[in-house]
Amino acid sequence: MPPAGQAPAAPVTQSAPLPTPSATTLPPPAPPAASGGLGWLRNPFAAKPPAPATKAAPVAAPPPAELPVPAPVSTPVSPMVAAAPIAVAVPPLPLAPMATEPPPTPAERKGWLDRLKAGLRKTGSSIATVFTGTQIDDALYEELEEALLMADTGVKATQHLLEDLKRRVKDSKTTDPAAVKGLLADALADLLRPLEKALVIGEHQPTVIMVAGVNGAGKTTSIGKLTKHLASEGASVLLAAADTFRAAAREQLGVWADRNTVEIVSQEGGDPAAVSFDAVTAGKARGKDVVLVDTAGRLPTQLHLMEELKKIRRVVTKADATAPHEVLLVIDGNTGQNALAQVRSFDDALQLTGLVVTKLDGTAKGGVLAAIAQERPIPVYFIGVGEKLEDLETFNAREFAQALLT
Ligand SMILES: Nc1nc2c(ncn2[C@@H]2O[C@H](COP(=O)(O)OP(=O)(O)OP(=O)(O)O)[C@@H](O)[C@H]2O)c(=O)[nH]1
Repeated sequence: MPPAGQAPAAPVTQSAPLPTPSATTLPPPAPPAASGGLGWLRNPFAAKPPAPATKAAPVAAPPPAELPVPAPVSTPVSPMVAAAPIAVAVPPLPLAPMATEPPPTPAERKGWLDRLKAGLRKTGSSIATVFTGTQIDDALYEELEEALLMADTGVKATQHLLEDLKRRVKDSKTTDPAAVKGLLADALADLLRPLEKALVIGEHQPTVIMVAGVNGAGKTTSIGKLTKHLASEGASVLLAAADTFRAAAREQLGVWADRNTVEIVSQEGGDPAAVSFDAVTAGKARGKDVVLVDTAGRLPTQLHLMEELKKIRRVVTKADATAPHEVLLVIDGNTGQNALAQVRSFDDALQLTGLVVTKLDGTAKGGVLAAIAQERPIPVYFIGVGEKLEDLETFNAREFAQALLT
């Protein structure tokens, strides 16, 4: 692999079929999502005028013959923003107690809540059985401690929740174990709330999002879903297949690109940093709204591969001094405490800005979100409860706590 300063230019390919063979015509914006759609699409993105075709560059991205790139490339691009930034998330909810009636939700959000609830059943049921007795005593708290630990909540978050719960029980003077479950949901929602944050698109053009994670965590699937949602809202997206190692990964991303008529920068067996550089450069030249960089899966213990990730990050910054604007880690919710270890390692290496937690469907380890909130509170932008498009949604602390404990 050549050093960063001599990264070869990656040939830029477009996913076929595109409306024209060149990038001079951007794909027509997909129709806006149905009104009242997913919560994170409640934003004015569709109102944004499509990017002007005149900004588009030739298909081949400017080759990074020598890195670092000259000064003009590193000019901050925020003044180019045509529309107000959009927050790709539901607004934070007020700190109302969980036990009260939640605010009405649109039908779609309700459907999502049902799926989330079903997905978290395995984690929630063992915790819920703790509250089926008749007394609030030490035995209840001991059982709860065990159930929380079994759900991979971790020692610190479990201790925090128990202390917080005991205080709430004392304050409320309740004697009903069933009511304690509601108080636990309140405590959990408060613990998780710092993880709620909106993914903002539109402050930069393009918004460059780098995505990392261990093998099979759900990176490519999540990127595909995110692309679909963004494209449906009229955002122009460019995908960078920086997993140059695994052909199937490139193909998988290519399928998502085709489905959404978005462009893809891809190269077989090349330098992932060079592909990322080309994609960001092309994204800037073509006035794209979002560049999503899919990286190959790797374990935090594979130090050379972690170095490769750091290099991708550095080289992306050379293509755009303000980028990457988001560095996301995709974690598999089934892996529990191991996912927390991944968060720590990838954060140390890459300074993560957000998480996507997948496969919360059917996991008995959903407590890991509490562990993350307690020990490495990095925002959770999205959670996934299945392989379908609608199974990826924004994270909401109250919804999560409610789904887990009702
Ligand atoms: N049940 C379930 N499966 C999921 C979810 N998200 C992704 N998957 C599945 O997990 C598998 C791996 O997903 P990928 O997107 O290929 O994972 P990746 O991280 O890109 O994998 P590598 O490229 O090997 O690193 C696929 O079969 C997905 O359909 C989810 O939320 N729930």
